[in-house]
This record gives sequence, C-alpha cells and structure tokens, in this order.
Amino acid sequence: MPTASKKRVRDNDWLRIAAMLWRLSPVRVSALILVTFAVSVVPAVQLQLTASAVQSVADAVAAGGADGFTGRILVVGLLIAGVSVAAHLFGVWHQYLDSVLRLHLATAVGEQVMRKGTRMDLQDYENPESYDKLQRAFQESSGSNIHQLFADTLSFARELITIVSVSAVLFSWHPWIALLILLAPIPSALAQMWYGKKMYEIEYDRAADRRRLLYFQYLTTTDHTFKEVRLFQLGDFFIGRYRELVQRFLKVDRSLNRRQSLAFGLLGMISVLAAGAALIYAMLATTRTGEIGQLAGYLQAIGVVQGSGHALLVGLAMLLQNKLFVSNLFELLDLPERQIRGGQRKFPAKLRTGIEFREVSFTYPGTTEQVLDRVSFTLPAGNCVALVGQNGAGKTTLVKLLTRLYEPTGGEILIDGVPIQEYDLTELRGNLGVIFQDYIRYEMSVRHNIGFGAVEQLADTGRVRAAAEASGADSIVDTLPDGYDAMLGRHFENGSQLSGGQWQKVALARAFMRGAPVVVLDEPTASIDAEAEAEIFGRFRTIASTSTSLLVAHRFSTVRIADRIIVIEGGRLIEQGTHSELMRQDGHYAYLFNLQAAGYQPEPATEAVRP
Ligand SMILES: Nc1ncnc2c1ncn2[C@@H]1O[C@H](COP(=O)(O)OP(=O)(O)OP(=O)(O)O)[C@@H](O)[C@H]1O
Repeated sequence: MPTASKKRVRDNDWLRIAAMLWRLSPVRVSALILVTFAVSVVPAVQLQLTASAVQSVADAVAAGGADGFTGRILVVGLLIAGVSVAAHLFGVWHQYLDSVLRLHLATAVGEQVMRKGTRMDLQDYENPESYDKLQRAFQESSGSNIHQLFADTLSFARELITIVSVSAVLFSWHPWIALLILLAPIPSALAQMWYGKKMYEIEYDRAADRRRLLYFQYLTTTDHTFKEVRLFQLGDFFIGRYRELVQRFLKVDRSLNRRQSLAFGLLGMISVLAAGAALIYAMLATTRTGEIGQLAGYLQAIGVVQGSGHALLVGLAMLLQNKLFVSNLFELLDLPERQIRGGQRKFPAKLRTGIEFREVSFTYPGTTEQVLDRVSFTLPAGNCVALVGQNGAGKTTLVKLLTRLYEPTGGEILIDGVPIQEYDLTELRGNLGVIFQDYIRYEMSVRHNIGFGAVEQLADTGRVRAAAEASGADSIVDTLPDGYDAMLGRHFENGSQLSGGQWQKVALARAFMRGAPVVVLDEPTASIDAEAEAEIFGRFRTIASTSTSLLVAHRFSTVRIADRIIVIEGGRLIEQGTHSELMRQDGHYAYLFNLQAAGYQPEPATEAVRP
C-alpha cells in the first residue's frame, strides 16, 4: 500500500479547488478573501495602537497630569475601540461566509461523488485494490476536507500577513528583539508538524483496517446480521477481533504520543526560553530608551507571534495533510469511467434470430483463473433458455457478460448476428430485464421497488400492478395498508418487513416491469415456494412469450419449463438440449435431475448415477 510520503502530490489540486469554489459562488469567495485580508492586518494595527496608548498615558503621568494629553489619549482610545469593533464584525462576516460556502461545497461534492460512483465499472467495485481506493475517496464525499483545505489556505495566508505586518512594526522598533520574537515559536511548531505528518501516514496505511473495524461494528449492530450472529454466538468473536485491531492501533498511537510528548517537551522548552529572552531584552532596551509604549507592544507581540507563528507552521502541515486527503478525492474523480463502451446501433424492439455466445472465454481482471472456457450456445429469439450447473460453474459470469458489466476476454456475443459491443450501451441495458441473485431490497415503497424496473413509468399504477400480478407480488401488496405506496423494510418509519420469498416476488415484478425483449433472471425463485414458482413461470411463459429469456436456476422444476437447457461445469459447456433430450442422453443433467428428484421421492424414482 502506498504511504503518504510515497504518494504523488499534484500541484493543480489547489487550482481545481479554487475553480470549484469559484464556480459555486464568485461573490462569496471574493468577499471571503477580502475579509481574510482585513482580519489579518488587525493585530499589527492593534500593536501600534497599544504602544501609542501606553506611551500617551506614560507621557501624561510623567508630565504630572492628563492636561494637554487628553486629545491624544481620546483619539488613540477611540481608534482602539474602532479597530476592535471592525475586527469583531469582520470575524462574524467571515464565519458566515465560510459556513455558507461549506454547505454549498458539501452538496456539490456529495453529488459529484455519487455521480462518479454510478459511472464506474463493476470491476472497480469487485477488485479489492480499486474498491479500497474508491472507499478511501468516498470518505471525502462530504467535501469537508476540500473546505478544510480552502479554509487552511486562507488561515495560512492570514497568519502570514499577520506575521509580516507585525514584523514590520517590530523591526521598525528593534530588529534583534523582533528576530528573537519571530524565531521563538519555531521549535515547538516543528514538533507539532512532525507529529501531524506521522499521524497522517499511519492513518493512511490504516484505511483497510479501519474498514475492518467498521465491518465488525456493522456485524454486531444491524438487523441483517442479528439472527446469525446471535445464534452462532459470534458476538464475542467479533468484539475480540475488534479489540485486537484497536489494541494494535493503540500500541502504535501510544508510542507516537510518547515520542511526541518528548519532542514537544524539549523543543517547546526552547520556544519558551527564547520568548523569555526576548522579553528581558525588550525590558532592558525600553529602559534605556524610555519608550515604555513599545514594551507593551513587545509583550503583546510575543503573544501574537507565538499564536500566529505556531498556527502558520502547524497550518502548513495541516495544509499538506488535507491536500493528501483531497488528492484521494480527485484521484477518484479522475479515475477512468465507463471503460466498457457501446456503439451507435439501436436495439431491436423484438429479436429476429436471438443471442449467440460464440467461443466466449473470460478471466476476471487481476486474476489468472479462466472462469469461462470457449463457451458457445444460442438463445433463439422468443425462447427461454435455462443455465444449470454447480456453484461457481460460471453462470452468473455469463449473465455479467451478456449485460456488458464485463467484456469477454475471448470470443464474442452476438445479438441478431451483430456483435454486442455495436449496440448503444444505454439501449442495450434498457432492453434487458435483469434480476441478479443479490438483487436489492430497496427500503422504499412497493411502487419504487417494482417501478424501478422502468423508472420513468413509476407513477403508472396500472403497469406496476400488472408487473406485480405477473410475479405473484400482487397478493402481498393487497395485505399492505397503503397498497403500492406501502413502505418496505425496517430502516424507515412504518415499513413492512417481507419474507425472503415475498421480497423475491417483488424483485421479479421489477424485472417484468421493464417489459424488455430480453429477460435475464439469475436464480429468480430460490426463496419462492414450489407451488408459487410453478404458477409464476406458467404466467411468465405467457407474458414473456414474445421475449427471449435466460434463466439461471438450481431447481429443476423451474429448469424443465425452458425450451433449451445449457449445462455448464467448471466454466465449460458440457451438455445442451431440451429436458427430454438431456434425460435421454443420461449425462450430467440427468444425474443432477435424478439426484434432486430422488430427494423428493420416498423411494428413488431413478437411481442417480454420476456420469
Ligand atoms: N468478481 C470476481 N472476481 C474474481 N473471481 C470471481 C468474481 N466473481 C466470480 N468469480 C469466480 O468465477 C467463478 C464463477 O463464478 P459465478 O458467480 O459465475 O458462478 P455461478 O455458476 O453463478 O455460481 P452460483 O451457482 O454459486 O451462483 C467462481 O470460481 C468465482 O469464484
């Protein structure tokens, strides 16, 4: 994993942030810069005024009374009050502009990150390395680090202007005292900078472990995981793993804190001694010159320079750190998108010949194992083809290739004789009604859960109802208080929790809602009872009689309704034909069929013999 120091820092990040903020609100950004400048010269003006105030009073005391000095004292006093009022108002204005910009930025960045997420390819999510990168960047999606970087840059500029303007006043009084006051905060700030940098490097390398920590917390605190964790009594195990990780963090952090305290103690001592020396020097110098006002100025300056100098150096470290965080975000935004590209061709409203997998091979990116090996078969137009095979045989992978979530590494897929990549990708996906094994249970209304199959038709209750009737979800909806507008799930108020099979019927309705010429169902009925399944497929064959469908299934009662059955094993097509043809062949399919049938019979119907 790259460490922060190895990570390339790109200098145009600042320009990008500046451009981003400028686009959000040019007026506010300009105002903020102006106000920052105004605030930054206040300490130098105050220093000068303090010296004048004390000197005026000292002169009046020395002259034996305020007579002749009242005007001067009043002017200086009023100026001090005026500057304080201005500083206060500028401060309030600064805070207001800053918080408004932060809100705008958070909204804009959050949306940009979500948009980016929708434009990435599946392989970016399925590959642990790129997923890690994605997650790291998604953590920046609040835009807080971008804002922080902008705020840090402004504070850095403010402190710099403050120091320069205060130095100008001090140098005009006494260069050596000025130098001593200016150098005093450096040692302690260096110690802090070192600590900040170290901490960032450690945190950067911890990203994966931090996610693991969150995962253990998730496992012990969510409704999805509760039953299994409680019944397998895994709570203590996960807490143990959590504690182990936290202890490891703690050990590293403790050692770092020890070293930091040591460095801080020693270097901070140098700073304190230097400030003390500056003060003694100033007392001696002003005793000689009688400029008692300047002594008050030096005293104030030590505080200001200590604060600003420290803030400047530590701010610089923070600036570089936040820049690295922001670099993560920009790295995400710069990641190549949609590497899988489509062509110009429109998708046929109805397939003429069908879909052909020709010598299709596939190896997942970043792996070496070939999970599909020269697979060839056809899905004739209007037919229903079932894919069967044991776990890990490659069935879902075939679906991912047909939906162009991945590109085959060998061979090609043809739709009506045309290579799949020639079709417009949005058209292609719009014409596929697909439900994956790990379909989403949207914690939203029934209407959304079904209507997402054709999101532009969400308000069309007739169409949503028809899809629900096709999948058998209508009877579930009838029992819900708000019908199609009833909330599903338990994450939000008034949600109804469905059973596994009921959720699956709703998901199936989503695929039917699409009314697509090609329907792909990956294990669509695994949780649905046998009777309902037979009914659904009976209806499905009628509704989808004009569509071409691909069905991945383990239950042979589902499989046998298909016009054609493809048997995959270890990434290779080993048999294909109709149910009766395959049974006659008495090969792998017949073996699996008999095995399953035997499970339902009191006595084995046919002995399952492994081919
Ligand atoms: N994202 C991935 N990266 C690397 N390998 C993968 C990935 N997804 C699946 N595989 C591997 O590809 C092979 C085929 O997986 P696939 O999901 O296609 O099987 P399947 O036939 O659908 O299995 P099941 O019946 O269990 O759903 C398996 O060996 C699996 O480990």
